[in-house]
Amino acid sequence: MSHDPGPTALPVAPGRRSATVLWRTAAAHPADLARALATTLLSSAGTVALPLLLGRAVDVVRDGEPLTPLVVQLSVVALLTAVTTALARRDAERLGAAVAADLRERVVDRSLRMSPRVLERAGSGDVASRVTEDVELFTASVQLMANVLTALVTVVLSAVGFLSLDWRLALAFCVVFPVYAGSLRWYLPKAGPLYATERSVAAARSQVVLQSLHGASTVHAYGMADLQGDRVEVASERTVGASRAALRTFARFSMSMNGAEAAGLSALLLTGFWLVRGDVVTVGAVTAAALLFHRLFGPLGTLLLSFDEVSRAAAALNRLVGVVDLPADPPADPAALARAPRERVGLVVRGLTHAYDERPGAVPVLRDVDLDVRAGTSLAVVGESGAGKTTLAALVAGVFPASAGTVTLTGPEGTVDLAALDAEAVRERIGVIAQESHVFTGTLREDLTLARPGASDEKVHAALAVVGAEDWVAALPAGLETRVGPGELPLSPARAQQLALARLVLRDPPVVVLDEATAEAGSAGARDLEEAALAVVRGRTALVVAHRLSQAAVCDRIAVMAAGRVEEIGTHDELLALGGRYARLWETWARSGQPAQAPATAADT
Ligand SMILES: Nc1ncnc2c1ncn2[C@@H]1O[C@H](COP(=O)(O)OP(=O)(O)OP(=O)(O)O)[C@@H](O)[C@H]1O
Repeated sequence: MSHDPGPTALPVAPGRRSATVLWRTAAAHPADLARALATTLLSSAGTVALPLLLGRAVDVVRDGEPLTPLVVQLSVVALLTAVTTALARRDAERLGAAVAADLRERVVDRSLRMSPRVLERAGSGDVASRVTEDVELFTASVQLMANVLTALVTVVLSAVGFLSLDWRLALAFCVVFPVYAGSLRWYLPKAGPLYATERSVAAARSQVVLQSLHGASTVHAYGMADLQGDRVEVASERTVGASRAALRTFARFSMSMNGAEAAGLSALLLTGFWLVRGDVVTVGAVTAAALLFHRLFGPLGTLLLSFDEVSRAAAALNRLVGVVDLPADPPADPAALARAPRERVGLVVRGLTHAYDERPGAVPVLRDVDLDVRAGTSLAVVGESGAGKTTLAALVAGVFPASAGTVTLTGPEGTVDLAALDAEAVRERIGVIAQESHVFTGTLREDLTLARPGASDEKVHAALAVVGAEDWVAALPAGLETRVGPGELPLSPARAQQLALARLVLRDPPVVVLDEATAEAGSAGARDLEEAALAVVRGRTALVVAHRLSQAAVCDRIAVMAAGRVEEIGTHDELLALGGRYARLWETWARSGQPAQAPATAADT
């Protein structure tokens, strides 16, 4: 999209596109759709047929013809109409629920697959509100839409009914529309703000009441009961005032609708009177027209009163279709996939530059970074906060593409630019631990085997052993079957990270990118996590963002970053000998009494 990427840069589909998607989604349930359309049509046809038959009855009585056949007809049509109306409601709701469920699934699915770049630009708030509020709003309006559909079909069939009687009667009926349109134009601009005010003053009143209840002891202690009572009273009066204003406006709108109905019925009866006098139509036809019109009050009212809600549901639908229509990430280029190494993968980074802000002139947070990480070796990245370490890690892991530069995977099978691979191919080769490790609600086994569905117990226990989590997992009430995550057994951030590391062991990628795997733990926990991370890194190609220098010191090489550039690179000993930024960092670290690990272990890794 060419416009300025704001915080809500996720697209909103135009109405026509949403209508197409809605229709196609409904058409994907052909049986439900056919049943809903058939029963709606039959029920509306019955609704229109009954007044026409009653009109005929008037003529039959006037002409002194036998009434019995017509009574039988009327009874059958009335019965069928009652049955089909009930069926139509049920079928339309069923279809609506199926369509809403389909859309909900597609929106959630698309959101979960959304590329981090799109998510980054849109802001997670916009995505979350679409997946929750918009989906709920649309789903909640299913019943309303079913009613609107029935009302629409009834209005159209009634128009046909009028025409079948006499075109002049149909014309008289049309008098109602300009009056309706005028009322709507008056009401709609007022309704929105009035209801918004009503909701906001009601929220303010709840706030005051809740405050008074929560702070009851303070209210008593300071004798504030009267004062607080006055506040509640004022807030309540405002709510009553706002509700009255909204109700008054609605009452006027209802009156104007009644006025429209009165005008329409009068026009119809006058025209009918004139036509009967001229012997153009029968009394029965005019009776039928009047009854038909009377039956239309309900459907027309539904259409008018739901205008507001339908437009809100349509706005929600446009936002949902905007998400559904997001272009999918292109699949991996097959030639690139064939060359992509699977084992003993090395990393070559050239000219890597990145700016989160894509507008011209924006200062990049990463500039011209060149790195080589040979297969099976580890590179630590250190530097002050904001130096660009996390950005570098994300780009190397293929979380999102860089503004410029390349990340190449090298190996015996060949070399491949990371950008030519799709998300799945990247995931197979590069495992990532980001700053926050999420524990999903479910059993510990489910949480671990997300990385490798169907992994055997031996494999799971072996992975836990590698990251040193076996003991505490064994001590849990139900071992691997213990339910963990939000709402279940809470796990400390350090344990959550150990689980993330165990997942990585289970997945077993040749390259790992660890970003602050130890940052969340206290110093004792940090050492345990450092050991766990070290165990995961061993034998793999690794990029480790290290906040604790002890973690950097045990890596094969260290890159020191400042202001988006790599300032120094070398082994721990080389960098100390250099006496530059790393040497100063190390000195401060050692002086602060941190239990720095013997750099000699670097060689062992
Ligand atoms: N999503 C983002 N959108 C815009 N700017 C960002 C984003 N993420 C990071 N930045 C900015 O990019 C710069 C580098 O951030 P980055 O997180 O890569 O540094 P870091 O060295 O990992 O810092 P820390 O150690 O604090 O995590 C910072 O100025 C940061 O404010």
